[in-house]
Amino acid sequence: MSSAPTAQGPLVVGVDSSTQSTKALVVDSATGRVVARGQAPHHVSTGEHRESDPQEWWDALRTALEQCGPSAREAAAVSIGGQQHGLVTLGKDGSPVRPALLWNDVRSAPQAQSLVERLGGPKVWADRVGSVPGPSFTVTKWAWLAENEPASARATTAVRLPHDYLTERLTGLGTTDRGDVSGTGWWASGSEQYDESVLDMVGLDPALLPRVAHPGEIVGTVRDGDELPFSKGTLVAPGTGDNAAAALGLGLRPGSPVLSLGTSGTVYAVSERRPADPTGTVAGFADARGAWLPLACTLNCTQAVDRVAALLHLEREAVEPGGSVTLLPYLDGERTPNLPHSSGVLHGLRHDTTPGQLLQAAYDGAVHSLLGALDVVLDPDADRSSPLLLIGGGARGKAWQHTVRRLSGRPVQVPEAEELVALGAAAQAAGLLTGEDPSAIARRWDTARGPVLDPVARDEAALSRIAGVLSDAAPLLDRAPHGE
Ligand SMILES: Nc1ncnc2c1ncn2[C@@H]1O[C@H](COP(=O)(O)OP(=O)(O)O)[C@@H](O)[C@H]1O
Ligand SMILES: O=C(CO)[C@@H](O)[C@H](O)COP(=O)(O)O
Repeated sequence: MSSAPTAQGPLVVGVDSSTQSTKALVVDSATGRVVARGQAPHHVSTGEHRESDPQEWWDALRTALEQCGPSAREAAAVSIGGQQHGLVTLGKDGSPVRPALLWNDVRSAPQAQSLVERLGGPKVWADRVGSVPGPSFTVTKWAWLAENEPASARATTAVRLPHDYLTERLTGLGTTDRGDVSGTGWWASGSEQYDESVLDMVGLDPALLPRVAHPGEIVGTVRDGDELPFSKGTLVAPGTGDNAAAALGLGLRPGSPVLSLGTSGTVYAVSERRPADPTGTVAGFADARGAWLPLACTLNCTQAVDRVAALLHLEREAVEPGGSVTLLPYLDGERTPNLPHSSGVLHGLRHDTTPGQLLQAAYDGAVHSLLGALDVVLDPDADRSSPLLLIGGGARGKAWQHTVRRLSGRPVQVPEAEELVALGAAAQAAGLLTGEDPSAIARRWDTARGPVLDPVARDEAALSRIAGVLSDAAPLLDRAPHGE
């Protein structure tokens, strides 16, 4: 527990409700100083499916705020950033009808394929919705639910994203924001409205969806009740998806690339142009301000590499250079490249391959996918030599840092601030008090400050070896392992 030393401005709270845990920061809105912090874990189901109980996110939020001590109750405003895409289905009494289907649950791959065809193909989706939906997108999860658990779909009276669910529990009002709703697949980025024909196609009544708040809007105040972790009357900001929140938290300017290493791996940049990639590699998300956030995401990042280290009984930093082994670490199926049924593939094992080389190959495989996607995420005129901003839990790891430098050939900047999603949410909350753009607030707070690691020569041999295995293994990667 910690209590707040004297702050120079009103306190605000920023929350990151991500896949593995909820983190809460109490921040001095004048300076960006983190006055108190808390963190509590969530359970994600293992095996074939990825589900979590939304009630556990709420409990984790309360625990994280309790860890912050009394300062959280002094906060003048709060904002929630949350993992994207998850399908939260609420019944008449406001509680979940079933556990939430998370962004990394690939069960809806057949529904994704069929929805893409039914609307007229990938280009129609990209032009209209901004993204070609894969199994991560909420619309495909709803289609899966309607087909496979019709009773749950019928019992659903409200559909929410994870951050909407938590925001609504604070205010009592169903709201979302343009950043997070752009990951549903039922919000048309061209018109910035819910797409009635997509909703009609999946049999979802628009009345079940939350109102899309404007950037900078006060969506409500914390309602009365002993159960609530803030004081009554605290202002509540729209919140947003975790990647859009991190973009706010970095005070990101257009063209500056971010590589985030968390449960998911993501690469993105802010852009003034609305993205529309018919290949589906780039999701055409909106950001939380009024611009765009082209982004590519992998399902296998820090957890996949940590799993390989555990299998080898190695510490995660125990990598060794050399050798010719390639590991495509697609333990959970993969989204980038779009191979939802795939599993991990190992090639090039020799008698003299060391465990440390195998571990390095897992890092290489994970980073290769992200860097390949970064090329298409960036606008064609973007500066390809500016520093990559490295964030997320993995950014602390030396092996991750070195792998990104070696395979990108770019300088890498590692912000000292660890919780950029929660800081972005805090900046959004602070914006409610001052009327400023949250990104400008984050720049004033200097949140991106951190060492810039010099570039090293790009390891072209490793990149082409991985690309070769990826292409040669195509038939294997297109299907689940035999026996599954
Ligand atoms: N010092 C570290 N070095 C490398 N990886 C780390 C380190 N600390 C945490 N991680 C990784 O960060 C991951 C959590 O990242 P985080 O961004 O907090 O995830 P999420 O937001 O998806 O819940 C863990 O899976 C762990 O593997
Ligand atoms: O699906 C995406 C982005 O499209 C993921 O980035 C999720 O938003 C989960 O984020 P983390 O928990 O890994 O931060």
